[in-house]
Amino acid sequence: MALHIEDITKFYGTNQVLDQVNLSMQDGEFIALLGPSGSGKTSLLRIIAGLQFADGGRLSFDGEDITGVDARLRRFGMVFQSYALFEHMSVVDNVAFGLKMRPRANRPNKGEISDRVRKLLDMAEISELGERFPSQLSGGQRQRVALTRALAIEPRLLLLDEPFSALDTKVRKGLRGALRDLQKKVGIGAILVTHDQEEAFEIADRIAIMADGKIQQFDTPNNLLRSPATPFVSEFLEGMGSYHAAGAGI
Ligand SMILES: Nc1ncnc2c1ncn2[C@@H]1O[C@H](COP(=O)(O)OP(=O)(O)OP(=O)(O)O)[C@@H](O)[C@H]1O
Repeated sequence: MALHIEDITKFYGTNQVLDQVNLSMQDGEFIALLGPSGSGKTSLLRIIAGLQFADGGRLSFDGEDITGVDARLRRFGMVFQSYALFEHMSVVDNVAFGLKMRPRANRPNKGEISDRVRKLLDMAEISELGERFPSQLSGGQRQRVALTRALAIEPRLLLLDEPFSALDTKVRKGLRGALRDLQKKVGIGAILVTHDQEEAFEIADRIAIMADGKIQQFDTPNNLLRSPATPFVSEFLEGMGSYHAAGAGI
């Protein structure tokens, strides 16, 4: 079991936003946290990232308790909606940044960094953009670079918070396949926060439906549609039945 989340609870003041959340994901699995606004998706992802700490419960990764471990030491890659690239650096330098910043003892040499960056750009199908600066990229290309940059440090897990929500529908759809392909090629687990049902259903192996700080159901797209566990899930996914019937890959 790669990531194991046990009884995670979080309050902001007296407002409880996560209520004993439990979830376990397998190595290399792609999961989505899907739910309406305010259901606690981002709070849970930030706790997994180590950017915030829970008030109760435990997190472990590959058997190691990481509940109190600093974000930088978790070695998780992150991509957010507003992920800022370094505007004064080329795409190649942006992607190489995390490797160049490593302590000397475990920093690859220049040739190795350059090889790794080229290989990643190739996998993300943005090799031709290597010498460009962020201002010379479209929104979709910027997010591909952000994704590639997050993967360059060889993270143990990839965390994505609405990475495509600022992009228009057509670009978003194109990026879903790219994200999924890249994640499978690299072979690491990923957690995607989204409120876009179609996005979750197209990308994820399993989806955790969240409402009111709780996971209502955690299952494969097919099972969620076939046997919704609660009236909330059934109502929330209303409309996805036709998506299923259209044979949209699930
Ligand atoms: N720093 C904070 N201080 C106080 N309350 C917060 C804070 N961050 C989030 N909240 C509240 O916690 C609840 C859950 O927020 P969270 O961002 O986790 O939900 P979400 O499901 O990701 O929502 P969205 O889809 O709108 O981003 C909301 O009611 C929100 O207003």
